[in-house]
Amino acid sequence: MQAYPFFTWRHVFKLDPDREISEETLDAVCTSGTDAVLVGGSSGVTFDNTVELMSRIRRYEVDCALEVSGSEAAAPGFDYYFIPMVLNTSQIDWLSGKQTAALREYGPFIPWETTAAEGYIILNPDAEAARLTGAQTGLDERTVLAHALMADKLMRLPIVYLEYSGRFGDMDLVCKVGSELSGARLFYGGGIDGADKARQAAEAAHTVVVGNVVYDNLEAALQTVRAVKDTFCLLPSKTN
Ligand SMILES: CC(C)=CCC/C(C)=C/CC/C(C)=C/CC/C(C)=C/CC/C(C)=C/CC/C(C)=C/CC/C(C)=C/COP(=O)(O)OP(=O)(O)O
Ligand SMILES: O=P(O)(O)OC[C@@H](O)CO
Ligand SMILES: [Mg+2]
Repeated sequence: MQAYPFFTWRHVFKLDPDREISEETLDAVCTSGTDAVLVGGSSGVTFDNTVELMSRIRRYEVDCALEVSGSEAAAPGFDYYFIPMVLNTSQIDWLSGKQTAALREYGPFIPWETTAAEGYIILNPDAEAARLTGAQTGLDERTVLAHALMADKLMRLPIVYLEYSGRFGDMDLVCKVGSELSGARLFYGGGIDGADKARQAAEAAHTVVVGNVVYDNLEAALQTVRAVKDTFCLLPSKTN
């Protein structure tokens, strides 16, 4: 597996183009010491609000990636592009159908060196992304592990993303998934509302994604950066 530059990321803030963010908050996020700002959301994402947020983040040195949730939002100018593929849905459109349609349109323009697929396993039934994609969230441990093995060992995706957006997940399960991966980097996101949960997630996953708390409690959000960076990850390193 190629060592992508983002394999060193431990902490990431996810900002939603469909939500307002003040200059002060954006400044605090971009200068927080986070490894990257990931732009993405599951609804209301347009070309215009994506470009607007990107151009504001671009004033800072922090890495800036786009998680492409719809072909209309694919905008040039990001450091990296992440393409979600939902593994735990029976609706093939969300696994590969929409992505294939987008490749028909954008194929020749895609910066492949900086574009990577994410194998999404969505586990919070109340998340907008779960509803949208018809994700089968009530999975037992063996089935979650099987989805992760599919992504890592058969599809050889560079990222497995355990997504609990809006709710803190089962860290034992996250750690078990991470221990089974040999090539993919494990991203965890969902319900991190401060330093304590950030530390737990940082033990169990290679990369910790922090989203909604930026909008709800900026101070607590900022504390997650140090918490993640000071925590030893129990999983094997993916940086080499
Ligand atoms: C030069 C140029 C134009 C460059 C760009 C080229 C490029 C890289 C093009 C991309 C081509 C491509 C293959 C695009 C794919 C498009 C596509 C339709 C993908 C489908 C993605 C997908 C499965 C979406 C479903 C929803 C989902 C999983 C979104 C991921 C993000 C997420 C879960 C955010 C959380 O959302 P949020 O709103 O915050 O949720 P809460 O309310 O719970 O907080
Ligand atoms: O917004 P939260 O719950 O922090 O989740 C982060 C991220 O995984 C969302 O895609
Ligand atoms: Mg969100």
